[in-house]
Amino acid sequence: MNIKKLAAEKAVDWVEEGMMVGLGTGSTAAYAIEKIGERVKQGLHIRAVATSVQSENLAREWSIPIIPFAEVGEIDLTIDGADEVDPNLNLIKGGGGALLREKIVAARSRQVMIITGENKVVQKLGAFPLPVEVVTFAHEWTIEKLASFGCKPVLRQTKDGDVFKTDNGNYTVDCHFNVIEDAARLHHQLNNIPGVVDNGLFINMASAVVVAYESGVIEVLRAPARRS
Ligand SMILES: O=C[C@H](O)[C@H](O)[C@H](O)COP(=O)(O)O
Repeated sequence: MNIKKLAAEKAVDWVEEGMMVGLGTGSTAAYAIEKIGERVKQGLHIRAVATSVQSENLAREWSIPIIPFAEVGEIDLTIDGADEVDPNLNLIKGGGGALLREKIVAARSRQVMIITGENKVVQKLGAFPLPVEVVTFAHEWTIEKLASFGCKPVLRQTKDGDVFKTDNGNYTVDCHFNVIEDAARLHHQLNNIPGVVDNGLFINMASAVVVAYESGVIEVLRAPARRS
């Protein structure tokens, strides 16, 4: 059972004619982009904004009209993946290196639909290393400050052993916490470190999470009415 594809294709049911759609990043979001692309080929008219160069390229392959963020206005619906989801629908994102653009697009969206398999739903966030985007200048010092919050920080590298750079030209530090007791507090603390651009905690941003199970069942978890 391809649970990523199952969740992604279900979420695309929420895409309607004329919408401005935010396109997430990662392997799960790619299934959603492809499904949206199929619907566009069948005559659906939407416009979209992408959260990464990778997703923008995929969307263009499917002839999905891509609008620069500056011209977007409000986004009706964003569909994106996640690395972990907790019972309050708080998230860890950024495993694919796109957390900053993803967070900006989510913040501009009326509805943020997260798509995931059951394996990413956890009681407490933190088993997945928390990605933190940092500026390259003085990153060694920023990494020391990150470590002072009780994690093991690892500067992300590419498969070839080069330092990984985000679409924004920054570095990513993967912070191994094992467990995060107070995600909202940690989010603010990390973002207060000079040199940190943003971190992968998405607090109160998801409107709903589509969870697909190996059994084929799909569950839609809804956030309390903080976004509508
Ligand atoms: O930066 C990447 C994103 O936050 C992804 O949505 C997240 O890492 C999940 O990726 P995937 O769907 O490939 O597991």
